[in-house]
Amino acid sequence: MKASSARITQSEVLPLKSDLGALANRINKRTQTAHNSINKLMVLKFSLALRDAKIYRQGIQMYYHVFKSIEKSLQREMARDTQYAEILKAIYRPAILRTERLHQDLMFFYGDEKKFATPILEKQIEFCEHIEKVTQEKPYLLLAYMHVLYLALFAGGKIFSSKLAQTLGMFPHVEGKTAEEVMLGATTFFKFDVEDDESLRIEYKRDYELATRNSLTEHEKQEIIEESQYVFVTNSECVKEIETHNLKRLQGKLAYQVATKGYYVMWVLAVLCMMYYVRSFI
Ligand code: HEM
Repeated sequence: MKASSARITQSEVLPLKSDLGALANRINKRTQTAHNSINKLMVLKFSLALRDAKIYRQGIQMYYHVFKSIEKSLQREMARDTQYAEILKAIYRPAILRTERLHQDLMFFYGDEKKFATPILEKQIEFCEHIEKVTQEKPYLLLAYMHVLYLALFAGGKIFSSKLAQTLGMFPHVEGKTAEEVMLGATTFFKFDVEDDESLRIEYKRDYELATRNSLTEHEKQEIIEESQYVFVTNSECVKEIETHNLKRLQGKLAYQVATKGYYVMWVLAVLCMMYYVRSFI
């Protein structure tokens, strides 16, 4: 098993932050601005999501579809007999997989798989289709997703996870379970089935560096860096799309209320006007 709780010596920590040639560092540098802006966006939206379970579940539903597409593509490529399969297999470990966990979390909120089985928002559909198509043509682009989306869970993900743990009221009531048990069962997206997350993160980063250092061309690395930028930008767009969708639904509901209940409102107003008119004669 690759992930363990064994202590990792400083010499085993790869790549060094100062290693400008390491693919992971190059991705981080290129996406620094995008990371800062998604960071601000997510802090804002996450605080809203913590007050409204509907928004939270829409968020994890989006990640469910994205991780499902990545992991489906990853399994497809690792099963092939190619040089890229070797690279992917050297980095991959089952502990990183997110699809099943997100599925479990979503079942707590929706209770029925049919309610979240397929993405319905345009940008999400486009993102998932893009992942599956582009990685079929260029399997090495999976390395962009393996860096950006999985490592995000160890930093930003940890922050979200601790905030969620303080918001027990947001989780659905489940017969026979305490609020804390429900919270633990519904937030498995942020947890790894290993003794020590930090060892997993360090080993994952080290294997990523060793597997990508000499086995990709400069052109392939450039493409991975550009794809990483795309991942950040599209992730932000998907988050904003959820907000726009909710706003449209709210506006739709308001318009509906006015259309259906407007008749009664008019009546009340008419009666009030009449009363006012009559009083002015008394
Ligand atoms: C509130 C939202 C977020 C916060 C507060 C946050 C915070 C952080 C922090 C503190 C680091 C560590 C920086 C370092 O070690 O030098 C980090 C790294 C990183 N984050 Fe985020 N992040 C957030 C959202 C995201 C999202 C949405 C993504 C992906 C789309 C992402 C992708 C990454 C990546 C790829 C790294 C580099 C990991 C590495 O090289 O070890 N982050 N983030």
